[in-house]
Amino acid sequence: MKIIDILKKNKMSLSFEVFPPKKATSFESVKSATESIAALGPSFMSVTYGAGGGVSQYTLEIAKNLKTKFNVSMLAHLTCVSSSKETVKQRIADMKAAGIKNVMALRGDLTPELIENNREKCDYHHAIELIHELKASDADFCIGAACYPEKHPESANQREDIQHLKEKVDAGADFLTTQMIFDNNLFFSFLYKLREAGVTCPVLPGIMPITNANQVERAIKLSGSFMPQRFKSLVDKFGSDPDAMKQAGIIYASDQIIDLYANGITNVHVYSMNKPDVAEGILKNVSAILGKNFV
Ligand SMILES: NC(=O)C1=CN([C@@H]2O[C@H](COP(=O)(O)OP(=O)(O)OC[C@H]3O[C@@H](n4cnc5c(N)ncnc54)[C@H](O)[C@@H]3O)[C@@H](O)[C@H]2O)C=CC1
Ligand SMILES: Nc1nc(=O)c2c([nH]1)NC[C@@H]1CN(c3ccc(C(=O)N[C@@H](CCC(=O)O)C(=O)O)cc3)CN21
Repeated sequence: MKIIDILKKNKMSLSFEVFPPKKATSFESVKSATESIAALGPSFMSVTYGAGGGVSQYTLEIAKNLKTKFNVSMLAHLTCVSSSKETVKQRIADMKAAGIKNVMALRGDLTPELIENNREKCDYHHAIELIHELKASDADFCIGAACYPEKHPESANQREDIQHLKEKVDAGADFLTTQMIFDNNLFFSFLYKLREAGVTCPVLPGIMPITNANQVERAIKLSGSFMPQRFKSLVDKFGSDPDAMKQAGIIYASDQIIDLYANGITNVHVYSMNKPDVAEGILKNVSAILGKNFV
């Protein structure tokens, strides 16, 4: 099913993100973890294209497997900044052949090599070019794109960032997912600015459950997201006790999700990564809230 049709159902959705194995040796464990998440019955699942920069040959395999076994709608990520036009076109053809209906069109993180080298020669510079490529294919994909409530770290200011975002939506992005946020108020004011700028498509807040202290540094490096004192206190107090930190992280994320639903947001995306127990804990915490309205 197309994700845009799920989002427009006037029901509540909760979706989970997983990442493909980095090495062939971990394929089976990732497959099994992602299957356990799919078995929970989320509204849809996304599979990154080598989270944090690298490319992955396993994204499609994981997406295909979950779609076939659990009939869950799948969103496959695709990045373009480190690829040639030829590679991207091949990946698009592969996705079409695999029956993938939903693609998250991303520029991709800049690796140190990409930052150092002159990117003039690269085939792609921004996600919008990938959106054009997807639109030019004959596959009729539902297209997602990324957005940044605290502005993208490379943007000079939020106004410019939102302008580029509007261009992505005008080029064909059907919905947007935000960078991880730990303070919902940042999302609400961002959404207001998007609507003011004429961006009318669904915008899914991205919630990252932090369930161990090591994730904090990694999350800040990837996103630069603001971490409220209330959140930092949890990590300070419970970071060295794995069970306590996991419980605190699941509850903090659940609390954010409940606050979003309570304030009229109907679709929430969770960066659960490959942690079935975390996804399950969150779903349990909001089960009655989703109730019959869960799509
Ligand atoms: N859901 C997810 O998986 C998310 C992934 N990311 C990651 O963040 C990274 C950035 O990707 P995207 O947001 O897709 O990149 P993007 O190309 O849309 O934007 C990247 C930067 O370039 C600027 N920009 C965009 N179009 C421009 C143009 N035409 N001219 C000048 N500047 C322009 C933007 O304002 C922003 O500062 C990726 O690595 C992505 O994987 C970030 C958030 C969520
Ligand atoms: N800049 C950026 N790049 C991304 O790929 C990205 C975002 N932001 N924001 C939204 C989601 C969140 N993503 C994430 C979040 C955390 C890890 C991370 O902590 N990765 C660890 C491994 C985690 C594990 O094995 O459990 C790593 O070391 O790569 C990776 C991608 C992917 N997405």
